[in-house]
Order: sequence, then C-alpha cells, then structure tokens
Amino acid sequence: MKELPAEPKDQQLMVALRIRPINDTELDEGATIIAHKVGDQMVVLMDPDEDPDDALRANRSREKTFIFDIVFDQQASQEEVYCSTTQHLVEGVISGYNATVFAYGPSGAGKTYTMLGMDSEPGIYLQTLNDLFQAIEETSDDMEYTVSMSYLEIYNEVIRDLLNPSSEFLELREDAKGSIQIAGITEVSTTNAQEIMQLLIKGNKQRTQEPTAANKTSSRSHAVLQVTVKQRSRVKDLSEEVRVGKLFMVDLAGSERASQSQNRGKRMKEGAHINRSLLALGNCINALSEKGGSRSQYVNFRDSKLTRLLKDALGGNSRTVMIAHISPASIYFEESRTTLIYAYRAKNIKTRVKRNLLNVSYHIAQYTDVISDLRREIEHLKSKIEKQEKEKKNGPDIRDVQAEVHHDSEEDSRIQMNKIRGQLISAFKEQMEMRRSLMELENTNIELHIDTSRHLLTIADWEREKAHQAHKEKDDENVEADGEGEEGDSNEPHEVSVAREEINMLLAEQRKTAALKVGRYLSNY
Ligand SMILES: Nc1ncnc2c1ncn2[C@@H]1O[C@H](COP(=O)(O)OP(=O)(O)OP(=O)(O)O)[C@@H](O)[C@H]1O
Repeated sequence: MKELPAEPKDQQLMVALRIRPINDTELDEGATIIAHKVGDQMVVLMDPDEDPDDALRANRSREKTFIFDIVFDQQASQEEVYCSTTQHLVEGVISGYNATVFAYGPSGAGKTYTMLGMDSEPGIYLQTLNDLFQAIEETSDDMEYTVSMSYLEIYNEVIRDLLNPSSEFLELREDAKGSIQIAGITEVSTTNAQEIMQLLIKGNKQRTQEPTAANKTSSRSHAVLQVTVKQRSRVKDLSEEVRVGKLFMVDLAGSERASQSQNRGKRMKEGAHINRSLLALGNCINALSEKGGSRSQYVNFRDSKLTRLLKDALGGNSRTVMIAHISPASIYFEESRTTLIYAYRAKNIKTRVKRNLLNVSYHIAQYTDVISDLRREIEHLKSKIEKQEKEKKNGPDIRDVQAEVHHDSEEDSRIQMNKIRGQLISAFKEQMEMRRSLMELENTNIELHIDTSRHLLTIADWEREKAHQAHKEKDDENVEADGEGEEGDSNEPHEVSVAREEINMLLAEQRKTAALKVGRYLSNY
C-alpha cells in the first residue's frame, strides 16, 4: 500500500475560482465583462456602475481583488480544471482518505458544466472516476478494491435517490462513529467509468430542473455523487487493514438570493429552501473560517441536510476542494461579488484528515500477535521434529552427546558443589561450637586443678607440720612414747579434712570433664 503523510493532518480547504465565458444572452442584454483573471491566482471584479471619471467615488471604489488557490477563466479546459483541483485527491481516496469537491456559485455560473460536463467535454465526475479506476487497475495485482457509488439530490430539504427516483425520500443517519449514512440509498458497484457516466446522465435528468431567469435548465437541487472505495491487500496477511476512502462530488444549487433571481411562487419557495441549505452552508463556512478554522467556534451543521451531509467535507475528516463559479457578465455583478466573498472566506477553513480503517481490521490486529506466536511455536516444533527424525536416522551425533554429557556433568557437579558447600558450612559451625565447649571444659579443668592444688597444699602443709611435731615429740619422750605414735592423726584440723573431701570431689569432677572432652573430641573428629 502506498504510504501517505503521517496522520491526522490539518489541511487548508482548497478554493478555486472558475469564470465561465460570457454567453450570447448576456451580450444581448448589453452586458460587459467585469471579472478578469490576473495571473494564476488573482481575480479583479470591476463595479459596472462605477464612473471612472467620478472623482468623488474613486476612494469608495467597489472594484475588488480576490486571491484564490487557483483561478480559471474562459480559456481553461475541463481537463485543466480537473487536473489542478481534483486529480490529487484520487490517490488519497484509494488509500482510505475522504475527499470532497463541491461546485459553488449562482445559477447559470457553470457548476454543472464543471462537475458533469458534456459528452464531448466531460467534467470532474467522469475524469475523477477514470483516474480512480486506472489507479485501481495499476495496483490491483497487490490490492483488492470494492467500489460503490450513489447519486442523490437534496431538493426542498428532502433527499431523493437519483439512481432510483421512484423510491421514497431518504433519511440521513449518523452512525456510531459520527459519520453520516443515507439509509436505503441505491449503491452501484461497477468499475466501468462509461457505465457510471450513463447512470449519472440518466440520474441528472431526474434532477429537479426548471428554467429560471438566469438559467434555462437550472438545477434547483444540490446533487451529490458519492463514491466509496474499499481497499485490502491480496496478500493474505491477517495484519492487513481494510481502508475505506469516500469521495463526495457535489453540484450545489444556485447560490443567488430568491429576490435576485426574479423568481416568484414555487421558485420563491425553492429559493427559500435552497437558501436554507446555502445559508446554513454559508454560516458553517463563516464559523469555520473564523480564527483560521478554530474548532472552538460552534458550527451548526445540523441546520440543513446539505451541511449535515458535508459535515466531514467542511469541518472534519476530508480533503476538500471548493470550486466557486461566476459569470463574467456585468449584469451579475452582485451575485459574483457575494460568491467571491463567500469563497474567499472559505479559504480559511481547515480540515483534519485521517485514514479510515474498518473496525474489523482492529479485531484482526488483536489476533495477529496470538497467531504469530502460534506460528513461531509451530516453526519451533517443526524444526524440533525434523531434528529428532534426523537423529533417529543418523544416530546421535557424538558431539551432541558430548555436549549433553558435558552439560549434565556440569550440572551435577554444580549441585554437588552446592551440597558440599552447605555441609562444610554446617560442619564449620559445629566445630566452632565444639571448640567453644572444649574451651569451657578446659577452663573448668584448670579451675579444678587449681582448687585441687590448693587443697593438696593445705594437706601437705599439715603433713609437714605433723611430721615436724612427731619428730620433736620423739626426741622429747624417747622411750616412753614407744607404742603411742598413731594418736597425732586424730588431731587433724578441720580444714585439712575438708581439703581431703574437696580433693576427692574435684578428682571425680576432673574425671567427668576429661570423659566429656574425650567424647567431644571423638564426635568432632
Ligand atoms: N466553462 C464553460 N465553458 C462553456 N460553457 C459553459 C461553461 N460553463 C458553463 N457553460 C454553459 O453555461 C450554461 C449554464 O451552465 P450550468 O448549467 O453549468 O450552470 P449551473 O451553475 O449549473 O447553473 P444552475 O445552478 O442553475 O444549475 C450551460 O449551457 C453550460 O453549457
């Protein structure tokens, strides 16, 4: 699909002006040419009542200069008008953008000529459709298109189906997205421009036409040709979007005021209705052009069928071209002046264009991720199966086995290492605990030794004292003491007896501690 600039994008409404050739009737009425094209974009409208010699009026001259995007005069061919105004919209329409071309101007100024044209000089309808079908043809290898077309008129604020004129009046409906639909309208699906042209000519004959003072076959209604192009890729990729581009081509009824077209009775009532739509259109143009098309300005599109239908074309999602028409004749100075003022104002209107995508594409897009995930999984499984089959045929590749073994042993040794590390840490903790309790036992042992030594010393002191006394008594008593030497033990002091008892206890304690120490050592190592 061709990529167009990033969206949404603000677009200025393109305004072109076409000045038709002066006709015999006008010349017969003595009219002169007062509208002059200057360069490609400028038009000068002279006031026919102005006296060039009247110095007093010179400063209040009603001669007006207007600049448009492009100006055509009587020299311009149908093709030239089409190429400079509408041709560029075709690419957008087949890529999902909306576009609108409407012809504006008073009765007999050349609107139908520009839009429908004649067999020998077809207008914008046919040239657009030709280019549209050619563009479709050129890309139809990759893309699939559905084109449908409807043709309607708005007359006295009712809508008639020009491809089925006997049908009931049609109603406008707004869908959930706010875009306007025409309930029950005939939709023709064809890609043959000639066929469509025949339908249009036939449909145009059904258009409400009456002779007016300004035009013998004046179209009293607004005619709308709507072409819808749906585009989808032929490549069956589910992420593909369906793009819908709508092209409106509108031939408006004459914009002159009822009083000015010298119409009475029925024509007067028509004028009121036509003007209701055109007045609403004018109001919308005014509101939209205010402050450079600021969207904060309230725009009452609902005021008429025409403005409801052109809502997107004027203030919404559409590339829009307005082709204003005037007669160059001096007798239509007033109509030309008001038309130029309207058209000039419309130049400020901005629309915000964005590509139209069908809802269904969003649904599909939601599944796309899932589908591509599944595809990836299928691919993965397929390659796995292929690999397994290959292995079955060839036997396992030694390198794969080695790699697997290597991988397994690496994994095993990693687990083993972790296990050992855990064991080492807990053993270390246990050892530390053991050392701590051994040291405690050691301390206890030392304390027992000290206590034992202290008591031994007490006993040894006593023993020495006793021996000394015994020796002395032996010297003193010599003979008489021969059989009475054992008596000294019975005089042993209390502290010595306690020391003896204590030593017995301490020795028992020491044995217990020694046994514990040995036990701890044994359980530790
Ligand atoms: N550029 C042109 N070159 C030659 N003839 C033209 C041109 N424009 C208009 N005409 C002729 O002028 C006459 C009136 O034009 P047309 O019917 O297109 O006007 P209109 O604006 O559609 O009027 P209405 O609003 O009354 O339908 C027609 O006979 C048409 O062939």
